[in-house]
Amino acid sequence: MSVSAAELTAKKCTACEGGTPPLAADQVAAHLAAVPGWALSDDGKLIRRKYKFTDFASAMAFLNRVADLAEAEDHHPDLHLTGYRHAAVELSTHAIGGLSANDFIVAAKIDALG
Ligand SMILES: C[C@H](O)[C@H](O)[C@H]1CNC2=NC(N)=NC(=O)C2=N1
Repeated sequence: MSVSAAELTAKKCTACEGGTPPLAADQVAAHLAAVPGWALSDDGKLIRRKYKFTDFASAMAFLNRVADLAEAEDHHPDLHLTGYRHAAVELSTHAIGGLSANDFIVAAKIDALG
């Protein structure tokens, strides 16, 4: 199974119901390869990317763009301002307590924000 960033950015998040199983480890690995800036948490339940900006305003502007994207996709990351110009974005699918394709779609779209 191979997944590309272009495939992910072409998709739209779909509503995730509680009954949907999280992606299996091999599916997570295939999706992760398409978004190389992102790291899998130790428990395998979320992906995370850290960012450093030139200043506070740039960090906040980025987080607000991610917030707009999250609303458009109806899939919401945890957004952290981890210092005055540092941010972290964590993606997981709350409804299933793990990772779904939605997390990787949003990760790829964040990467495409530029
Ligand atoms: C109804 C709506 O689609 C759900 O509540 C969405 C909203 N955003 C979400 N975001 C994330 N990260 N996980 C979810 O399970 C989730 N559920």
